[in-house]
Amino acid sequence: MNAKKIAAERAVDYIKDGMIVGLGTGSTAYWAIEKIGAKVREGLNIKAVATSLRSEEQARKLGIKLIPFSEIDKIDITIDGADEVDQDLNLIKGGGGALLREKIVAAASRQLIIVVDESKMVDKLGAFPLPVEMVKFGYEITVRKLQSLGCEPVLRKVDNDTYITDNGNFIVDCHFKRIDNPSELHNKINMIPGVVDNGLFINMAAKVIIGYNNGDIKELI
Ligand SMILES: O=C[C@H](O)[C@H](O)[C@H](O)COP(=O)(O)O
Repeated sequence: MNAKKIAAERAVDYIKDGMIVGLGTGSTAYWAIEKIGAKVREGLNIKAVATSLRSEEQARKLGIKLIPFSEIDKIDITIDGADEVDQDLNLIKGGGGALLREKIVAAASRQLIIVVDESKMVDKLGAFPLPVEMVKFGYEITVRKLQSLGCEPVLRKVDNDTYITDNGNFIVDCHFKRIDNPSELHNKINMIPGVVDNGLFINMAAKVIIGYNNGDIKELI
């Protein structure tokens, strides 16, 4: 059983005709976008905003109507994945590098539905390295400031090249191992000049849908 797929497809049940929908990024959100595409082919009438160039491309191929932010005030529902989810529904996101657009879209959404497989549920955030998006200028010093917050920062690379986000920035993956106060850490990181945003999503998820390998689905609100 594909636990990511069943969670993602359940979330799509919440999308109704006429809604503006935020499309997440990653291997779980992928299944939600596929399902939305299938429903659009069957006549569902929605407009969408994508959180990455990858998801935008997928949506375009499926015939999902995409609109720019200039044409909307609010997004009704966003369906997105996560790298870790704690018991308070706080999240680490950005494993796929899309955290900044994801956070902008999430903050503009009436409802953020997170779709994950069971492996993403944790008691404490932090085993997954926290992605931090930063501008290139002066990044060496920005990284040292991050390190002083108690993590081991690693500049993200793909093959041998430095990873560049859809926004033209770097990502540094911060190995904290355990994050005791996610809200405080979120604010401290975002206070560092050069940091654009970090992958902690605090009090943003309205609902988390968990898919289990045995086919079960659980919803947390
Ligand atoms: O930047 C990527 C996103 O935050 C993803 O939603 C997150 O990394 C989870 O991805 P996946 O569903 O592939 O595990």
